[in-house]
Amino acid sequence: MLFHDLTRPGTDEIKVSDDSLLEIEHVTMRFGGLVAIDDLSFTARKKEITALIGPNGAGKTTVFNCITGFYKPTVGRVMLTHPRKGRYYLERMEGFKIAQQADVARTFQNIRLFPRMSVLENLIVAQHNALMKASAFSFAGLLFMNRYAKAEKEAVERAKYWLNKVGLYDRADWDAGNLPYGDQRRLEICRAMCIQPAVLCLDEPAAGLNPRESLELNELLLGIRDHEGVGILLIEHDMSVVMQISDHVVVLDHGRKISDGTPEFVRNDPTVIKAYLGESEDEDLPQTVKNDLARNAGKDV
Ligand SMILES: Nc1ncnc2c1ncn2[C@@H]1O[C@H](COP(=O)(O)OP(=O)(O)OP(=O)(O)O)[C@@H](O)[C@H]1O
Repeated sequence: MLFHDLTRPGTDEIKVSDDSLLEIEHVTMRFGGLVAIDDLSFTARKKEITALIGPNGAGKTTVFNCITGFYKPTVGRVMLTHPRKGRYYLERMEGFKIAQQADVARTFQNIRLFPRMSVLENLIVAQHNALMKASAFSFAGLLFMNRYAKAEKEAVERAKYWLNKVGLYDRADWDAGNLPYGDQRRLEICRAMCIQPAVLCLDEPAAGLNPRESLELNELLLGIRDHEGVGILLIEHDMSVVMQISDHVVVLDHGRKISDGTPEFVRNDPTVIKAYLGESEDEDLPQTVKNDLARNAGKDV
């Protein structure tokens, strides 16, 4: 496969496997004296769900912020091999271009819908880049006036497609803020999918969901992987989600990678168990407490 650097010409060609989607290479992020990420490297592959897990403060959101342009890594490289467009060096791009040109989509820990806009409007607004390009506010749009009508029709069709997928079609005209919490979470994922992303980065999508909503989330994410062919990078504390749907799990602790492999490998890795349970996998803890802790770490007991 041929790659070209779309952000800076003349960069040396680097060997990357064909199925690589995101390559995090020796990334370090410092905030003054605090090292939030410490020499982190891992690969997220195309058409896979990669989960980034770790105890609170491990550096997971900081990794997302480095990928999506909210932070520039102090050291290291973040490469995206876009399935349709070629390679991007994200750490060199202006933040807004990472979404606009490299098609990196993201959701946040807290819901960030426009609550007073309708469900459908939230999905149309997400597609404003494509609509602006086709509008009379762009040169190309002026030359081809019918382009806007076509782009608008496509945006509405795409929105309807996703609303149908998650069973929100009949509530398209509701204010987004009036949807139940679990539906709002899924609407956020639909909104991210409406930009036809190269990679979908989800920060704790299962937070606050009940078990039924978690199952629906699992189905939605597996569908995005299997039917849309979009790679997902997922931060998640809910191990029932992580262990059931991930192809690949990367574990962070204090900014360092401590494990990397299949869910099966990671859940049995003693280093991971120690990071979650602490040094003393205590003899003196009651068995029920040990079981609860192990279950939270995604380990069968
Ligand atoms: N902008 C910032 N300035 C200073 N320190 C920061 C900043 N952002 C993150 N940190 C610190 O970096 C460390 C990692 O934080 P981060 O939010 O990435 O962890 P996390 O694994 O996502 O945690 P959680 O699971 O609780 O969301 C923490 O010590 C945090 O306080």
